Amino acid sequence: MTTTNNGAGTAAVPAPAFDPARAENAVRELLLACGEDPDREGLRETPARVARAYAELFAGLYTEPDAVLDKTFDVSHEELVLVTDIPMYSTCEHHLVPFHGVAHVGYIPALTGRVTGLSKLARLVDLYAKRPQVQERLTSQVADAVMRKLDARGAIVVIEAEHLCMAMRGVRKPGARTVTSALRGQFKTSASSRAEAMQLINGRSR
Ligand SMILES: Nc1nc2c(ncn2[C@@H]2O[C@H](COP(=O)(O)OP(=O)(O)OP(=O)(O)O)[C@@H](O)[C@H]2O)c(=O)[nH]1
Ligand SMILES: [Zn+2]
Repeated sequence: MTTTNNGAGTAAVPAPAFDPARAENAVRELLLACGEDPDREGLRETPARVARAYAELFAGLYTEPDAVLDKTFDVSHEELVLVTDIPMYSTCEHHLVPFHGVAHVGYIPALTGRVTGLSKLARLVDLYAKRPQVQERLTSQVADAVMRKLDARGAIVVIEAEHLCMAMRGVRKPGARTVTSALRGQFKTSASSRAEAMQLINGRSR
């Protein structure tokens, strides 16, 4: 069965490939709709540039983000592993403008001793962020992938972001920060595990 991934699914099924010609046409149409002249010198290459940019910004649609967790190490660590302040850039699916901030990703490894490389947690955030997104879904998808792929005993993901759709247009509240969290396994059931992670996240030096 062929399924496209519109970002809502948790099973990471790649979407059909990016269509640059279609994207270029759409950008040209948008410029025309705005009353611009897409053939003037400054804009002549813009549709192709924007198409390339979107292929990159939505790269997470054409790959399977969870695959970055395929490689694990046989390291025994029974307690929390937490990577904080992972820079995060994503695209709001309502307005197609950026939201950006930081992600904190923690997990409690399986007792069988499978841990992932630290950079892979940042890659996971990156790939799920590179889709048309809402912050809540992004947060959940990262937590679910960590649980699923690492057989983790718990996962915690906190994302703090500013949405440019709230800053540069609409309600115009620059500086407003949205914080979302996803707690799975032990972080949901154990107040002390949750408190330990939240203390490390909230108390970090900035
Ligand atoms: N829950 C959630 N809402 C988001 C996110 N990104 C943007 N939004 C909101 O999506 C909503 C879309 O609201 P609509 O009323 O359909 O669109 P709009 O008229 O452009 O809304 P305004 O932004 O209030 O001008 C807005 O309230 C945005 O702030 C997100 O990641 N999560
Ligand atoms: Zn928005």
